[in-house]
Amino acid sequence: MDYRFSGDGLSIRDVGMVYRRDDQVTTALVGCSLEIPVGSWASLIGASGCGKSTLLRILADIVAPTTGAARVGGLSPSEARAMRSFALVSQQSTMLPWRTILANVELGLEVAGVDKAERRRRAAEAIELVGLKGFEQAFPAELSGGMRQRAAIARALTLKPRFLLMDEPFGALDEITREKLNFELLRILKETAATLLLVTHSIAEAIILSDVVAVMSPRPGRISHRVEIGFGHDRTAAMRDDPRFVAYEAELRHALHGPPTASRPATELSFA
Ligand SMILES: Nc1ncnc2c1ncn2[C@@H]1O[C@H](COP(=O)(O)OP(=O)(O)OP(=O)(O)O)[C@@H](O)[C@H]1O
Repeated sequence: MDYRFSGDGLSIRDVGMVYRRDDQVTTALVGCSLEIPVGSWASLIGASGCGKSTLLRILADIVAPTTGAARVGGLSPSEARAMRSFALVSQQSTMLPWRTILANVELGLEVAGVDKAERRRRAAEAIELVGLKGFEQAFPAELSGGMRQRAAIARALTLKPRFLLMDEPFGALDEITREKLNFELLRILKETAATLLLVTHSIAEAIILSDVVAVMSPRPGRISHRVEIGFGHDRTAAMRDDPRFVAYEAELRHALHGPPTASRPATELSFA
């Protein structure tokens, strides 16, 4: 089928994904479509196993969809990878333990063949952007989990990607560090004008970091709801106290779990 794509953002059209391993067949995604305009921020939320990571991995050219197609900045995922248009940051972003933070952050540039002076300059800039200045010579084991994730984000930013694909980047962090990094990420997104697609299990994180939250139904995953978050791009921690924030939270819980019942008030619902 010929898929005609408009726009230069992230685009998923009618994507289906069937995994086959030995004689086990898993239908992970059916008929998923999503458009994320350039410069906007989107999140994917949904129950465990509904295919969020699979969608991200399709855009990142790690797996190919069984049906449908994806575009990153108007290019196929493999073309976009060759152009280094996107960067992927995941929960367990690996740092090489024998390299300093500076050397780890430089890694992507090194692989891309960027010369040493330019590597140093861009790595130092990214390290400053994520608030790790002063820790250039530290080794990963000497940093906290939050600082290592900042370093992973810095490494992703050195290649100046137009698209940031983030798979639960703060999932392993405590609540306080996580919220702090949410707002640091907002600042970075504004400074770099990157387009974001974030996979998260946290409804609050999705609201804080998104213009639109796409809710996926349980496996086989499809996009069941889209909730537009009307906060604009000037966001502060005070947004959590805004009545609209509470309303978005309720709407997203409802989309995930159905209406609250007397025995399961909305405030006690959680999802994983
Ligand atoms: N490489 C693979 N081979 C076979 N099945 C897979 C593979 N990767 C994912 N799956 C299956 O596809 C479905 C979707 O997985 P995926 O990791 O995309 O979901 P997810 O929503 O990101 O889950 P979680 O929130 O738990 O990370 C799951 O049933 C999973 O077991």
